[in-house]
Amino acid sequence: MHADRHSMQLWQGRIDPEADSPRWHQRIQPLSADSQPGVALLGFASDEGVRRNHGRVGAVNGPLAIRKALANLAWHRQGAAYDAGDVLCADGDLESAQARLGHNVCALLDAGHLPIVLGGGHEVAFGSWQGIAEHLAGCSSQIAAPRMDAPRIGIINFDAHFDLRDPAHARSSGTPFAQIAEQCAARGWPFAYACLGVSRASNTRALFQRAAELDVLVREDREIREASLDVIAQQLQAFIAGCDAIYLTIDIDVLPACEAPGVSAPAARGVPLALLEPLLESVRDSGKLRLADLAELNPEHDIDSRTAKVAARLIHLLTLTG
Ligand SMILES: N=CN[C@@H](CCC(=O)O)C(=O)O
Ligand SMILES: [Mn+2]
Ligand SMILES: [Mn+2]
Repeated sequence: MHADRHSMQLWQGRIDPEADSPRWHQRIQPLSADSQPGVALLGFASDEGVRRNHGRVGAVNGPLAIRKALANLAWHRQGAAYDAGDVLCADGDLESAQARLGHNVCALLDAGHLPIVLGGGHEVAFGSWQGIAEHLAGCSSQIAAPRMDAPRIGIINFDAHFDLRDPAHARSSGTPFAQIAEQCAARGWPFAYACLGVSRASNTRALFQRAAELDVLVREDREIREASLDVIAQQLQAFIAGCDAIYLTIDIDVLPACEAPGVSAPAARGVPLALLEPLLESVRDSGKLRLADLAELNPEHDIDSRTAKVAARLIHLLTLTG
């Protein structure tokens, strides 16, 4: 069940001579069975879902690129952070990789960590969700998990795309939230999904229709403006208030192509980082965030590691208060 461990040697960066100047590469530790609760980074090295979705592959190397960018960022945390290794997708067997990701995420949650999963294509979401579902259903271990019969797991996705395509055609990076909706229906669990940053130009009428049928909280990219931030943050808080736990998933392609060129499907418009940050802070500070992942970083198409730096900064933001 364990993720593949890699050398901690990749955590390298500047070492400042001044006192009290730590960076991530000087503080992150390998995860061990007796690690105190902290932030746990877990890679999901897969772009099989992107390949099945006819996108530009390369996200398989996302976890490595994010770690390298994060390594040199300044460390401002009080609590611990761990590298929990990578879950690999081998031989195109995405379903088994997602199941392994789920078991690993569940184990991290059972141990009291905040898992942050580093994708990988957005197929990462179906594995991440399996992990929090397994944890909340309390079926994976005897550890004191808060067993719930029908947990209301709020999914907050910042994405230019719904990723609600019909999985009957292919299970891919374009289907994870439809797969989760199917799982919820089969278990009699509520499906609570908010998708922010959606591009009307990049999602068909059928996808908007499916989102409406599933009662998705939708905010389009053009709706997210400086003047609307407070209202949207309030709507998010109302969504969160109705949920037992929050799973946050960030598809880097929600950002404009100039801020995030290294993705499978760059956004012509997008939502700038400066507008995303306050919304992410309100999710982080809600007290219900249990799991986060970052998807779709494709280093092959990055420019000057711009996209990897954005991804690293998002992790920095999500973990700043811990
Ligand atoms: N995860 C990606 N989802 C998008 C990709 C769109 C594209 O490749 O243009 C989708 O399926 O809609
Ligand atoms: Mn997307
Ligand atoms: Mn996506």
